[in-house]
Amino acid sequence: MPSLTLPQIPHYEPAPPTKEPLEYADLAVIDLSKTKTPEGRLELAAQVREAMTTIGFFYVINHGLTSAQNTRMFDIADVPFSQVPEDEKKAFHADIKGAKSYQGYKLRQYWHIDAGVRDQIEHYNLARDVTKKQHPKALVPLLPEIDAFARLNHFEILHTLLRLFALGMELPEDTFVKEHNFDAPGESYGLLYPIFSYPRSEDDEVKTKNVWLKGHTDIGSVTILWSQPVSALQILSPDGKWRWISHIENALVVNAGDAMDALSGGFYKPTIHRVVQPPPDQRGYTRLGIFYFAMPDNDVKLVPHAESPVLQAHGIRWRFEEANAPTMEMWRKGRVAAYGLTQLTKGEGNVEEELINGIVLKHYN
Ligand SMILES: O=C(O)CCC(=O)C(=O)O
Ligand SMILES: [Fe+2]
Repeated sequence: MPSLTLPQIPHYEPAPPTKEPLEYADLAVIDLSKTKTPEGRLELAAQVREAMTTIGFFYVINHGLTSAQNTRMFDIADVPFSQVPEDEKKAFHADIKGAKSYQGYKLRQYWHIDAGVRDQIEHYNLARDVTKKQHPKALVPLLPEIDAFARLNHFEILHTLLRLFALGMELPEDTFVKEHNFDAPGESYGLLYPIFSYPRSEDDEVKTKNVWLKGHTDIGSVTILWSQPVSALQILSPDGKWRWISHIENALVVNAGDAMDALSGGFYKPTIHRVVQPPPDQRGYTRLGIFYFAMPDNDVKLVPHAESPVLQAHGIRWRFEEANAPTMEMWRKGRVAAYGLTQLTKGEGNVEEELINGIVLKHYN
């Protein structure tokens, strides 16, 4: 991080952590400082593999950002929402339908959630190469810090995790790293991907049964979420129960998405998760998140690394038929363009379905 005089911006004060007795998921904590030695990496690879083949979510600590830098990043993440006038936000809106891209703003009310209720979630998504696009005026002085943060997310965190994922399948350590290049074309949509949720009306809460974002799996390979105190994220546990994710100061919450499911032949499962109304003592607060939704490069075909001895022993599950397997670009564009807009059809039980590029995508209630 640049350490000379930093541009002055307002401080974002998040809600205090909840005191409600919520039922939390019990997740492993991966200490990334142990990756400096080959023995440490093997130990962590086993831990990650255990987490990713059971619950599918884990925490990461000692990732390289100090507490003070973390606070600063949340202050920066708030700028696109609190310091940019509405008309400038509109001018920087993402071309979601046309370019099938989230880069720029997704303003509120774009997605249909349920029963005629639209979302109250605003995004400002920047590509990891912050120089590729223009940004609102208030963000320009902050780009050097955002750039450093993007590189930390990509090289220090994502690549380190991808090495552990490869080791867990007894693949060469750089197998997945080679499919996630910083400079390759591809959206890896979002480096700093702040998501800002506004409190909703009671009427919206009732109509949607308190669901802000329905159960889903993520599009990409690895989702890195910078832990924040407003409880709302829940994961579907292997026993079929929704459990809350608890907040750990300056930790990451990590999970795999559809692309990793495909590349790993079903070994690393994309866990279903959703966002619901926060507990009573956190209602009325805004909720600011920072994400790095990593995706393989555009041209990576979403087929299993069948050469993995672990996969050969476990059995390979093909997410897509080999002949029809999409590239990451096709999968991303199909999902981004359709999400929250297409009419869902009723599947089994509480599942709703939509068809994207000939592939059924499920939404879980
Ligand atoms: O807001 C959250 O905590 C999770 C959001 C999420 O799952 C997503 O945007 O894919
Ligand atoms: Fe998600």
